[in-house]
Amino acid sequence: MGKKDKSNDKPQNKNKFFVAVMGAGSVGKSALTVQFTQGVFIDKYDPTVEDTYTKSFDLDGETVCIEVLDTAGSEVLVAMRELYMKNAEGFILVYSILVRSTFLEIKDIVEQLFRVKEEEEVPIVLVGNKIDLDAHREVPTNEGKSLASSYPNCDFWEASSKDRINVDNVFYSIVKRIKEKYKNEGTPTKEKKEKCILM
Ligand SMILES: Nc1nc2c(ncn2[C@@H]2O[C@H](COP(=O)(O)OP(=O)(O)OP(=O)(O)O)[C@@H](O)[C@H]2O)c(=O)[nH]1
Repeated sequence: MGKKDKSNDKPQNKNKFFVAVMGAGSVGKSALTVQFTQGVFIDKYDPTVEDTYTKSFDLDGETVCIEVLDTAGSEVLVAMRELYMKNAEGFILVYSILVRSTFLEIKDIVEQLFRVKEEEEVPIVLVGNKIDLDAHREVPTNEGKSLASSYPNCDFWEASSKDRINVDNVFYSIVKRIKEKYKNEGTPTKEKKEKCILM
């Protein structure tokens, strides 16, 4: 609370949000992002380096704009994560319900996230993707649910980028979570950051 400046920025007036999508390779981060922003499913696997997408939509009677950074899952590029973590306001953390190791990787990402952010509360939406392939599931729903409930300000959805199941809900939820945080704490301002550097 002490780190935030409530005086200059009115959270209720903020309508642009910056979100990073993270998770292991091939879990469907790009497919989820592109399904939400462009309404199509990408069938072909093409490892991401870094892509940004924007979309405006109505949420609870107001127009919000979301900028989504689709990050790389490959090990080589995980060093970039820290930078993304510093900059983004909310995080969509994706695993594949078909691959347990991708679920286990979420815990490492969250650990790093809290270390980098140095905040008690970070807006997160945890996503178990590829539920259209439920017959091959390795991660039960209740494990995802219970991991999400162990973090403050974290929602959980199981989704399918392919069949567009819960895709909108994932992105609506992250905006709601960010707004919730700002409602409680106030938005950080540039002035506040500069003051911190001078001190
Ligand atoms: N059946 C099914 N396949 C999916 C789903 N989401 C993604 N895929 C497929 O999984 C593969 C990997 O998807 P991507 O979206 O490229 O995965 P990514 O997490 O962005 O991968 P990186 O760029 O390596 O980090 C692609 O072949 C997608 O078509 C889904 O919900 N269901």
